[in-house]
Amino acid sequence: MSGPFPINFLRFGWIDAADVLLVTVLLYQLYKLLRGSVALNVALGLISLYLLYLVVKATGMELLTKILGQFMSVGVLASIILFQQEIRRFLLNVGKATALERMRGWSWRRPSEEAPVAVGPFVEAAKSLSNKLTGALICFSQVSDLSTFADSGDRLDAEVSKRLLLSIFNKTSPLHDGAVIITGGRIRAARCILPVSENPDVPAALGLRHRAAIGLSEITDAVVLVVSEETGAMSLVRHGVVYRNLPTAELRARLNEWLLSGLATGSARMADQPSAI
Ligand SMILES: Nc1ncnc2c1ncn2[C@@H]1O[C@H](COP(=O)(O)OP(=O)(O)OP(=O)(O)O)[C@@H](O)[C@H]1O
Repeated sequence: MSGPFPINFLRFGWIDAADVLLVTVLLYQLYKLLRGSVALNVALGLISLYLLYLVVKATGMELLTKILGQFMSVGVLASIILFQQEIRRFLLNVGKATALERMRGWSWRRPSEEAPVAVGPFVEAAKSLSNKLTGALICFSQVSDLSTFADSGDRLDAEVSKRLLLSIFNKTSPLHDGAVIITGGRIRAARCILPVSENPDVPAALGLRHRAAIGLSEITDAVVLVVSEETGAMSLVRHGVVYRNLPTAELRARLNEWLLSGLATGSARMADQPSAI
């Protein structure tokens, strides 16, 4: 310990203050990351067990200390397995926050991703699909690499056009099932399989298509456009948040804002749109 603030028997210095502050920030970030998911309950369970372990150890209950100690020793490995998705999301957020990432436009950004995305064809196609009650799932890649998901479908590498998007999602098309992935302003792949969200707070009214959109946005920074087959509602999903039932103008504005700004920032769980989860 160092520094000039003696609190009775404790000496509390700048380093200790910084230490406490950093731990607080870390715990708050962890809470924000886990909030609304089952992982929060699991984390609380693990923390309770750890506190119990500290208490029994301090009181000298040897048998219980040994049993809990065994549990704690595999705890780190178990946590990594249990929190795979959250850890990935956390690291993605840390990566996005770095100065290097903010400068990505000048340096190591892939050339194919430099092309700005013209949102017009997507908005027009979504409107048309919505009117015909045809479902659609379109993922716009940002910084996260979506190639794993693109590889699960059929590679296209085609220029974006309203007509092509309508053809892909036409119910009789062999490509209509699954998601389309857009990278660098081109249609990279169709029929892609996305990870389905396990968030228990997703309203039951949302089907697998929306759950898949949420799932992808939870582990990557992709923006996902969904057209519901049931209601024709157009929604956008970003950072695990669904912005449901968007009118055309708002869909266009949000896509423009999020895609043309390059980096979708922030990770708020609450959306400023009615019906968001
Ligand atoms: N994991 C997934 N990855 C990609 N696409 C998916 C996935 N799960 C479902 N889909 C797409 O969603 C389509 C419809 O799924 P489902 O019938 O469960 O949803 P729905 O009830 O119509 O959903 P919604 O109301 O969300 O449109 C599937 O045919 C498929 O094209």
